[in-house]
Amino acid sequence: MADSATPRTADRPRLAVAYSGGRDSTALLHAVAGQAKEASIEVLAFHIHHGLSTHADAWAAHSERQCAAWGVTLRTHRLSGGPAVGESIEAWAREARHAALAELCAEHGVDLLLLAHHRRDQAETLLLQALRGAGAAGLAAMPKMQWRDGICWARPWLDRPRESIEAYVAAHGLEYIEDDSNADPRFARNRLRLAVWPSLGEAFPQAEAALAQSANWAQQALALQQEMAAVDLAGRVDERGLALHELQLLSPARAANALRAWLHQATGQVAPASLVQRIQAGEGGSGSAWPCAGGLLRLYRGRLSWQPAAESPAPGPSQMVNLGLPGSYVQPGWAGTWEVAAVPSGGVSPIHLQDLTLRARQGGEQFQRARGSALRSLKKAYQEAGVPGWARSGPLLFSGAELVFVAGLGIDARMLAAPGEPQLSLRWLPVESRVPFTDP
Ligand SMILES: Nc1ncnc2c1ncn2[C@@H]1O[C@H](COP(=O)(O)OP(=O)(O)OP(=O)(O)O)[C@@H](O)[C@H]1O
Repeated sequence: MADSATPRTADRPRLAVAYSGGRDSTALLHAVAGQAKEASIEVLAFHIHHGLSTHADAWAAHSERQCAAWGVTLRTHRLSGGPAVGESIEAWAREARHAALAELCAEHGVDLLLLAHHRRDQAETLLLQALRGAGAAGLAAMPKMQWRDGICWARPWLDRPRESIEAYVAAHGLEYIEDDSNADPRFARNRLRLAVWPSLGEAFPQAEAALAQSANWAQQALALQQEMAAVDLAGRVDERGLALHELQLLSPARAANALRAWLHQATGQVAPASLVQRIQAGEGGSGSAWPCAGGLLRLYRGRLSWQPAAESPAPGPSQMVNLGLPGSYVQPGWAGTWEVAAVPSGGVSPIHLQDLTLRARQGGEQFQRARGSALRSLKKAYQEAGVPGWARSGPLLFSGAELVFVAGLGIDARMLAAPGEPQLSLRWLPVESRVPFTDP
């Protein structure tokens, strides 16, 4: 846990340096602390104690001594827990460290956090990503500045060669800790540093600068991809999901780019390349479903939608409800909420929204989609409206024997109030469904 919040010195701008006690962040903290004094900026140092090494306590103690000597306030955060079985230690440590640094920033009112990555780190990151077969997002490596949750994560030395930092440390006689895990060949970055980089640097003296420049180009390519995806997805996504069939009008590269971007937005995760290929190849056709990001991706009538597994709707119990007043009504047992609002037209008289019976389909129900249109079986009405089979288990509302409302279809036209009468609209919102089947 972190120490208590640091009281702000009146009106002095404040920033923090992510300080591991290693060579690079020692140099950065030294340089920043010196310059900040002149500029009257308050500098904090944030140290994350991963609890992974037997030396972690000694590193924290070293960081404390160093900061005390420089008059810098140090805040140490001890991580609890560890990687799950099969999880990479590196990935766990990175994620937990980032979360802890973000927490420290929020706790201490810091919105500028400096990290000591330099040009060699950037070149290594690009190489490691390339060796995993990454696309532009991976090859873009690390951005110089990035805003996340109100905090600017900045890497002021990202363009600096590693040698210049070594020279700075030597010139100022700075003491720093050596992390023994840097020699552990289980970690890909260490193998690259120890076994590959010396020969690479010898054979290609410009490798560091050239690879870092490639990362810059990849950042530009990534920005273009993102802009293109926003253009290509505009008007092709609604509450029923992504109109996949419309993406086929685009070139294959643009369609794949838009599809990847939509999958990322919908699921919060990067989709595997093989899945994107299978979807694009039209594998399975309409009605297909693929497990994806802890949920299910479904294709129905050319529309792709995704739902987290736990949130797949299952019919709840029959019960009585009153929806005669505007408002939001959480529906117990049905994982959803009713939204009722006063409207000038297209609603139901409030009288018909009292003492409603709420239940699942039983079969034999008939529905009228619009005034004057034919009465249809519910199955036909769902088909006509393009509601996929898996989204047909939402609740039905009855006033006595009259069907008032069907989730996914809306109000039965026979129950619509006459223009000018007081009336209420109804919407059914499934809980946290990422692709909600609201009513037209
Ligand atoms: N334990 C930590 N506590 C706080 N910040 C850290 C920690 N580990 C890494 N960082 C930040 O992330 C940057 C990059 O991490 P990396 O693992 O490459 O650094 P390091 O080799 O541990 O240390 P350094 O970069 O200081 O030599 C560091 O320069 C530092 O700003």
